[in-house]
Amino acid sequence: MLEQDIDRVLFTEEQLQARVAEIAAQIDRDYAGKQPLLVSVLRGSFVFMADLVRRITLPCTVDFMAVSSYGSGTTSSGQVKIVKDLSEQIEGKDVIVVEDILDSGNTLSYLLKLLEARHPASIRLCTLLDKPERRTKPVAVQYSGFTIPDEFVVGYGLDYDEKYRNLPYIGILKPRVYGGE
Ligand SMILES: O=P(O)(O)OC[C@H]1O[C@H](OP(=O)(O)OP(=O)(O)O)[C@H](O)[C@@H]1O
Ligand code: HPA
Ligand SMILES: [Mg+2]
Repeated sequence: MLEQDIDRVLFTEEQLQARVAEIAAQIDRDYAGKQPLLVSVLRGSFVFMADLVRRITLPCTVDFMAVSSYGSGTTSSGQVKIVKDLSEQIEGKDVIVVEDILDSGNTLSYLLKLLEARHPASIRLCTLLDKPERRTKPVAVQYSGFTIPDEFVVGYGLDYDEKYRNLPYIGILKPRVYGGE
């Protein structure tokens, strides 16, 4: 059972849904009269993205990009691999990059630079979780769900070694699972 590997629940399903609704309402207000393109950074953000778009009432479009930098560990390898690029051009569009977590900043500093070079009309970052204590690369974030302590979290899309993404809540993984104390 996945549950046995969880030390404690950080955010319940209800807390996540309530915060997602608040972020969607903020996006609705900020992009009134526009049609934002939401870019989900796979794989981690798929659950957040699916909940977020269903709470946004503006017309919006979606696209997906897959990147990977963690492999099977709990720290970033520093190498960001583009596994799948966007399907559409973003030039002149109002882009919102949707992420599950901003940790070292490696993935997003790389990705935002790459997307900015394609000349969108605007680009903003929406991350469900922010772990600022671990930041090594500065990243500006406009929409952030929760600030979390320096613990490895899983669930609601977030994995450890590709597992736990299907937990409906976000929990702290027991360190023994990844060979910690
Ligand atoms: O700020 P950073 O230290 O770069 O960490 C954040 C990134 O790491 C995770 O992705 P991962 O590489 O594990 O791929 P995944 O989404 O497929 O799990 C997460 O989904 C973010 O994209
Ligand atoms: O705490 C985390 N959990 C899962 N994936 C991650 N990628 C960066 N930080 C994390
Ligand atoms: Mg991962």
